[in-house]
Amino acid sequence: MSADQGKRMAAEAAMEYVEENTVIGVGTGSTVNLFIDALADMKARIDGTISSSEASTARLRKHGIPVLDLNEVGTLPLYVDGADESTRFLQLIKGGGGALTREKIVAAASERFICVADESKLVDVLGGFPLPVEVIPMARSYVARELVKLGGRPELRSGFTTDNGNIILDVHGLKIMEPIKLEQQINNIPGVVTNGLFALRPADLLLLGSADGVRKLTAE
Ligand SMILES: O=C(CO)[C@H](O)[C@H](O)COP(=O)(O)O
Repeated sequence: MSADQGKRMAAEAAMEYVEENTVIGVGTGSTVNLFIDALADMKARIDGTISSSEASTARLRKHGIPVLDLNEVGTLPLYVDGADESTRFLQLIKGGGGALTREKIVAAASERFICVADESKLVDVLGGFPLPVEVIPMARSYVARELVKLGGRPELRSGFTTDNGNIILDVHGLKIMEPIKLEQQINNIPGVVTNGLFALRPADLLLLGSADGVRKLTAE
């Protein structure tokens, strides 16, 4: 079974959790794109969406799905997003698409975070995927030096600017044994907007598309 098939299975399985007459938080990436396409079928029965990126906003609007302002709605019942890596504790690395900051905001503002992914994303230890860190441009060199002190090898994501006008440093070579601690340490570096560890606010449910069907994991 291909990764794309696994992504589609997970994305479509998430539709089971979408309730009528609610506002849905929508993440970013190729798996979420499949969720958006499925969501289009019930666009008349939801109150709208909160988008985590300009790319998702464009796809939602192309389908005629309303995109609302987070400041105009209260707590969201549901947020659906992908991940680059997940542990069995549902702590994640996200931000491969560079949308980590808005994704973290929408996840924080949601009661339930369902992560959709193919089974290749499940790992024992986070860090095989380079950890994205969104940084204010003038702080690039300083933040990079601080990330080296934490044991990583930061690389500038070349030619990329986030939706917030910032840069991304992808941090290679980390073996993340204490995700909550590292998430806090990196976020405490002046100039860091946020990093792609979702450990303080992990997912609540992981839907993994696999050859055996959709596996449902909750934090152990
Ligand atoms: O965090 C993300 C974007 O910032 C994505 O959720 C993550 O990169 C997974 O993407 P895909 O579904 O394409 O594998």
